[in-house]
Amino acid sequence: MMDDSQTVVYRQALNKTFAAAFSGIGYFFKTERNGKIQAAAALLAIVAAFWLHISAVEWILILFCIAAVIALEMVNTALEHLCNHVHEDYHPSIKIIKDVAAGAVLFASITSVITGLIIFIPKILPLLKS
Ligand SMILES: Nc1ncnc2c1ncn2[C@@H]1O[C@H](COP(=O)(O)OP(=O)(O)OP(=O)(O)O)[C@@H](O)[C@H]1O
Repeated sequence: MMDDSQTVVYRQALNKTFAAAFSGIGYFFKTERNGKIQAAAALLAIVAAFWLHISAVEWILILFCIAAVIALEMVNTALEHLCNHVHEDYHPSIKIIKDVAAGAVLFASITSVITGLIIFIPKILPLLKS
């Protein structure tokens, strides 16, 4: 069992962890061009999802795709900063790290676009015909 002073210390540590994480999220969306583009794309997908009344399972898939792309782009950004900090000059290992991290974002983005097309196209086509 934790006593009162331990609970306060635990709460303070938890608040610091959340503050740091929110600061990272804020930094990403304020300063990173790709973060802004992905936030706009996510917003567009959410508006389309409301407009086209997608099902609960389709919502989960869309939200999962949005989370995957944005979370991977955030990790990519963190790795880019780390690489630039530890080694400013060209290095073959830095190239591999940056290329693989960028590839992860591209992989998730392509899968997300395909998922979006599978969900949205059958709902948009009847609207165009009517
Ligand atoms: N120090 C380095 N050593 C080796 N290759 C590098 C180095 N810096 C960049 N590169 C190569 O250049 C590519 C682009 O790197 P950069 O850091 O400019 O990222 P970026 O793709 O412009 O990122 P973003 O557009 O997300 O800011 C990398 O994927 C890598 O192939």
